Amino acid sequence: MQVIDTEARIRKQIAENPVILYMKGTPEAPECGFSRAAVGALQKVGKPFAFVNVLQAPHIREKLPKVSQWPTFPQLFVNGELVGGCDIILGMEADGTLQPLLEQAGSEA
Ligand SMILES: N[C@@H](CCC(=O)N[C@@H](CS)C(=O)NCC(=O)O)C(=O)O
Ligand code: FES
Repeated sequence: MQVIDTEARIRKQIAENPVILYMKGTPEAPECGFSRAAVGALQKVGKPFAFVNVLQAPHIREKLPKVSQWPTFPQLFVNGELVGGCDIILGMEADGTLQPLLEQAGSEA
């Protein structure tokens, strides 16, 4: 029961938020360096993003890796699709692909 509810909750969050970061802590107070680095890259772009603090959501922390097939946090989703974790986010920041991805998020085109 809980498993189904949690998966449905995750899918709803991902569907309803064009940019959503599953992280440890909050953007204001990250509780892990990987999450802090991911937040920093997103904030530099400046596009608003939703977040879920998985340290406050143990069922999501347990279930999301099975849903997304990605084992760790942070996890960034854009337009309903997994982008990746900290390494991928920082790589995209470095090669200039993060900004355009985030800027088109939520717009049909
Ligand atoms: N190389 C990873 C680093 C992230 C990572 O290793 N996260 C670990 C430690 S914060 C994690 O989420 N472990 C599973 C867990 O804590 O639930 C990335 O690119 O995101
Ligand atoms: S909480 Fe220890 S590495 Fe992220």
